[in-house]
Amino acid sequence: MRKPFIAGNWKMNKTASEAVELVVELKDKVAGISDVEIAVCTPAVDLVSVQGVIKDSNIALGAQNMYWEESGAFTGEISGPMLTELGVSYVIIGHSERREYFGETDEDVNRKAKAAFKYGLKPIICVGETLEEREAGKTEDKVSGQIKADLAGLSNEQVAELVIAYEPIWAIGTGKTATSEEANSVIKYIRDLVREGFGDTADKVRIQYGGSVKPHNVEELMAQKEIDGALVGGASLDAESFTSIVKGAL
Ligand SMILES: O=C[C@H](O)COP(=O)(O)O
Repeated sequence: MRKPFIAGNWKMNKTASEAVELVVELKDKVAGISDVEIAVCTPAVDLVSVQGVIKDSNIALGAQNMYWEESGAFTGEISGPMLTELGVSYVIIGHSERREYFGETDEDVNRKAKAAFKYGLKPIICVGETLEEREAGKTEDKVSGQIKADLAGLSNEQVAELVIAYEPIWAIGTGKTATSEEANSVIKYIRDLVREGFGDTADKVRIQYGGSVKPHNVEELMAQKEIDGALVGGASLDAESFTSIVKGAL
């Protein structure tokens, strides 16, 4: 049985003091919830202050990116050991915004995923198609290429710990959600792909949906057999709405 997992991706929002304000409220609102795993993936500069509030709570800490090298002359980058030492558990890798605006390739995603595991972090690997690809009937081709390349060379034990977020790019921040059936069907396809490469470990991988998840649509999404949680952008920036989403996954 896979435990539902709701993660907030704050993207480039919240200064350190705003971040503390948000998690103080959130921690109180979600206290006592143990049947849903909860994480907040904050900007790197907020990790320390947020961890100060949520350590010893039921909210896990996540980062939004990392570099694959351990240390060295890589100006502006953040390494796995830097995150681990701060108590970070999860790291989003290959978000479509990183792929689109910062030129991340599947090869980069694969290297980062391997580095995440090496340093004790669990990657949340993001995949998904553009509107043009969906309209051209290429959703499965796109996602299949990403999954195969992003997971190449991982062990079964690593894959069992992995989280995948299926985020159709056309649904991110647009208010357009894939219907729950559409999301479920692509997520089932992703699980079958993982099964091809890693056998029954596929039953352990949690696959989230992301793209305009809100309090009003989370229950319908979570009612689908294959959807194990959500990667939430905009609605994670407010404690009330993020809590409603967490509760909708119970
Ligand atoms: O990582 C989160 C996704 O990009 C979804 O963002 P959104 O909930 O604002 O559409």
